[in-house]
Amino acid sequence: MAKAKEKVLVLDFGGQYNQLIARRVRDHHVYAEIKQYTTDIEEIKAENYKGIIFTGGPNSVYDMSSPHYSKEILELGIPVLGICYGCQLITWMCDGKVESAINSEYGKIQIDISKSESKLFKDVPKENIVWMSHTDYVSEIPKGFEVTASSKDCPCAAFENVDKNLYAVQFHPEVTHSEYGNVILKNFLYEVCHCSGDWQMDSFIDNTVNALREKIGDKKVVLGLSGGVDSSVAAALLSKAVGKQLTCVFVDQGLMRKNEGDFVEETFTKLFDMNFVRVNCGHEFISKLKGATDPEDKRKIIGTEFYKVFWDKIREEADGGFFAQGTIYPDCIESGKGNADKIKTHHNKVAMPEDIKFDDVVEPLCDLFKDEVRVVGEKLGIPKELVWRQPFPGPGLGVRIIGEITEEKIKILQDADAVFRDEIAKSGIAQDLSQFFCVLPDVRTVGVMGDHRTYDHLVAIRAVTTDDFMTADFARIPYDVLARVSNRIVNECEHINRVVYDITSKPPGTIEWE
Ligand SMILES: Nc1ncnc2c1ncn2[C@@H]1O[C@H](COP(=O)(O)OP(=O)(O)OP(=O)(O)O)[C@@H](O)[C@H]1O
Ligand SMILES: O=c1[nH]c(=O)c2[nH+]cn([C@@H]3O[C@H](COP(=O)(O)O)[C@@H](O)[C@H]3O)c2[nH]1
Ligand SMILES: NC(=O)CC[C@H](N)C(=O)O
Ligand SMILES: [Mg+2]
Repeated sequence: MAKAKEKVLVLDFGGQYNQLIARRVRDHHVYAEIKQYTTDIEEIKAENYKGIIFTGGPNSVYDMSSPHYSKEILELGIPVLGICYGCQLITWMCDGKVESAINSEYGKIQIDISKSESKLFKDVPKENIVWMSHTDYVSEIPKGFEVTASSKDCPCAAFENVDKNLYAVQFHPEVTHSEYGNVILKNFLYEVCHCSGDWQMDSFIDNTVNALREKIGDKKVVLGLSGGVDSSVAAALLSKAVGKQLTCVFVDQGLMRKNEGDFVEETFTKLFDMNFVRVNCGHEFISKLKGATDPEDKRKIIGTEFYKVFWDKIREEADGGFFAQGTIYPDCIESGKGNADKIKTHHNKVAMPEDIKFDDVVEPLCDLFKDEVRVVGEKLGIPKELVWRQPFPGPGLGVRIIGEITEEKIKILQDADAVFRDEIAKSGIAQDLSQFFCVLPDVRTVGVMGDHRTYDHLVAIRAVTTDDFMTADFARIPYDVLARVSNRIVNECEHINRVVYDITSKPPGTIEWE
């Protein structure tokens, strides 16, 4: 990445979207770096930041044990933008009032801008939709501040103290579901902080390939390759860097979608000139999962088994060399990084078993978001069908079968999911959906088929739209497509007599059910 003269600090109070804030700032050609709220004020003073952004966070500012910061930071003359928890924190630091609200606001909310001449709201319509995720709210703004926007349940959705260059928004401008979020961030950077935009994304590919070459040297490297977007892009980068020193290991853990294993094997042996190994270990995974029902337990078992397979392969193929994964930024943050709450442990972030010690794990995509990874993939010349595949989680159907996993349930879910995917492909709306799949909740319901009573499984269908998978909305699939999916699933798939559609956004839901 090119060196920038001006930069903005994202001060991390444990929010889920901190890297996303930094990334959105980078999109506006201003370099952003993230530091923990425990960073010393002297370190901040020394850096000459053009602006500071306080992130969201899971805590309540009025709890004394919550992350706070010295009020001095607001007096440095550097513009500050507080987002969500950060907005509440500015209030708390300046003696305003923050309380727990009766009505939480989650998801899309309309705000009304009361001060259209606010620098933050340049080119933003008076009424617009933002994304909220909070229970606490600012009931009284601090002295010297002025309310600039409100929503139905949030009287102080935005406020500012122009003289002191302090700005606060209860909503999240960094997520794409805030319609004018990008404009608001841009306004903060250019209208308030007076940035000039001197940061350009340098050639990520060249820098990464060089860094990989240097790190790996003449050793060998084993990459976990799932056939998904991230590991395919990681494979292409690694192959460019170290060629045949790379071996790609595809683990068929028995929890794949219907025919997925064969698709991956065929694609990677025919399309690419890489060392490719397929390990079929479905029975081992399923027997280890026997009796496990808790989502985190299941994730940990699957993650641990993955490590064991890779460890064996490292010893066989790479003899003490490197282990690589296609981990991207959201995998880290949702597994509980820094001060952020753990939402779910992604399989590739499970603690390694004690007897397994990879020297060093190579994760060339760990700072990127999915849409950035796709751009890199396209630049590397990976075929569009691979680059634009929907993501598929490492634990596979294991996190889509609620409760205990059995071979029978896997088969039921694979069949229903195959029908759903087929209908979506036929209806021509696949490119409008970011991810879509079936879930098998541990629920049976009564039905009537051919005048007989049935008591069988319920299948849920889930389809979302999102750019970054950190937030998502449920997809508005046309009713006639839903009708065909439902009809075909109950008719063609054994042991399913009911289909429901999940209409939850993220937050408050997550995309997967476990
Ligand atoms: N079945 C698998 N075999 C080998 N490695 C895997 C498998 N599933 C996941 N991994 C490893 O775990 C990493 C994270 O999985 P994840 O599903 O997030 O990424 P992906 O499969 O590469 O891409 P996508 O998100 O598009 O599915 C992968 O990049 C890969 O290194
Ligand atoms: O490789 C993975 N290992 C995992 O353990 C995992 N859990 C969730 N996901 C995928 O991450 C995205 C966000 O999912 P959630 O909203 O359910 O957290 C979605 O795209 C999910 O499919 C995973 N991917
Ligand atoms: N997303 C956030 O920053 C939430 C802040 C605070 N915990 C609330 O619920 O209001
Ligand atoms: Mg995957």
